[in-house]
Amino acid sequence: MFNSGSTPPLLHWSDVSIDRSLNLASKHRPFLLLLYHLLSLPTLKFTPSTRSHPIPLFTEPTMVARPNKPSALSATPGPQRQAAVNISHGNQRVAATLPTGESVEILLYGATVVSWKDAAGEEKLWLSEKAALDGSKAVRGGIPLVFPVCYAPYNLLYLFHSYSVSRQVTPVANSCDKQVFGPPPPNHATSSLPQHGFARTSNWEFLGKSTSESEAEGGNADLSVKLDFGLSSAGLDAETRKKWGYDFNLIYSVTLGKKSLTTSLVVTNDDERSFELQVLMHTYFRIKDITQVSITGLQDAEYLDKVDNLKAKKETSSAVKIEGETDRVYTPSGTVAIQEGGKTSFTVTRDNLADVVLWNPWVEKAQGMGDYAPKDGYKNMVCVEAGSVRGWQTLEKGDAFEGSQTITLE
Ligand SMILES: O=P(O)(O)OC[C@H]1O[C@H](O)[C@H](O)[C@@H](O)[C@@H]1O
Repeated sequence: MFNSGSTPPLLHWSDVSIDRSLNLASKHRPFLLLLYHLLSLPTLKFTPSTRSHPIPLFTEPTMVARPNKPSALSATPGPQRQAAVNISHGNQRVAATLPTGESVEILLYGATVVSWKDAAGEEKLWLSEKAALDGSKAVRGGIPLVFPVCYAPYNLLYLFHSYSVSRQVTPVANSCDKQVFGPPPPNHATSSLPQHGFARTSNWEFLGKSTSESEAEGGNADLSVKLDFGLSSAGLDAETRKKWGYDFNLIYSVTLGKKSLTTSLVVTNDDERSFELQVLMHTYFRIKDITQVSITGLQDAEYLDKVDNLKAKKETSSAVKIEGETDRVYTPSGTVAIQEGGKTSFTVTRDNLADVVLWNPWVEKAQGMGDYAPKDGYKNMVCVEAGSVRGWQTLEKGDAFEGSQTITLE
């Protein structure tokens, strides 16, 4: 019933006392079971935000759910139930582990996924050794969530280019105009926001979790767990609210499955006015050796090369190698994959996220980032970032935008 080696769940006192009385007086079992049903109903609720333990451990409600309880007590054991998902919520982070061993960890700060491990416990995301995990700045590594604007004003030429062309063109929702990737036009609603917006530096709320089972080979069911996080305009700090005054609601869901991780964002416009947005799931993939890595699925895609004066280019290679600073915004039509030594390590499928940023800072840029460690960490990471960053998604009053990525392990 429990994961071996895991801390047993905290059961309510009534579970314990009724279990004992059932053992002592089995002849009264039917009556006691009925009593148990009646008494235990209101005690099974669990509200994470009201727990006082610093790192409370709680488990799937199904572990103590009433319909399962009597079979656990019957003389002949029933069919073996699949172990439950373990979730901890506390210390400003939420962690979940599947019975098969996969795990994920998310900071409430930025709803940043900071760890994703496979069944063997091998980490799949790169996280800088100097990443700030205390909420003082955006996390360098994992999956920072970029919203409502993605830009990086890293050189004067870039700023000048961006500014001069933006004056001539009105941004068009989801267009492929290079002038709308980068710093927004000076009069744009997002122009006073920090680089990459505020989602990655805001404190999110954990909304709860749900689990589902899917049919797997051999008749066993595969469990997956979805963790939901929320951020709304009311949850922003006053300074950010002043810079971007729209009423909005974000729900970010992180779903851990066997060999997969899905991140999905729903943005709702609760304002009277329409607003424009960009989204980017800035995934830092951990790889063993950058010289052995190639990215597939980009051939024939248009891209903007940010390290070559924002030139618009078309990818000719079927397997793109990273051999120097790389910062490109692709618009590929299908699945993108990361290969190591010719073998696929990760595939990234996207839903309603048209763009993919490919980024590796390489030697000099890594040197220049204070929170980047070790300095040769660029050899062990590559960012393949699913997003909608070329142009703007316009969201009318009451409308919602949804975009997601699914990363699959081979
Ligand atoms: O340093 P950050 O704000 O986290 O940005 C890190 C990188 O993010 C994206 O990949 C951009 O395309 C890069 O230009 C930027 O350098």
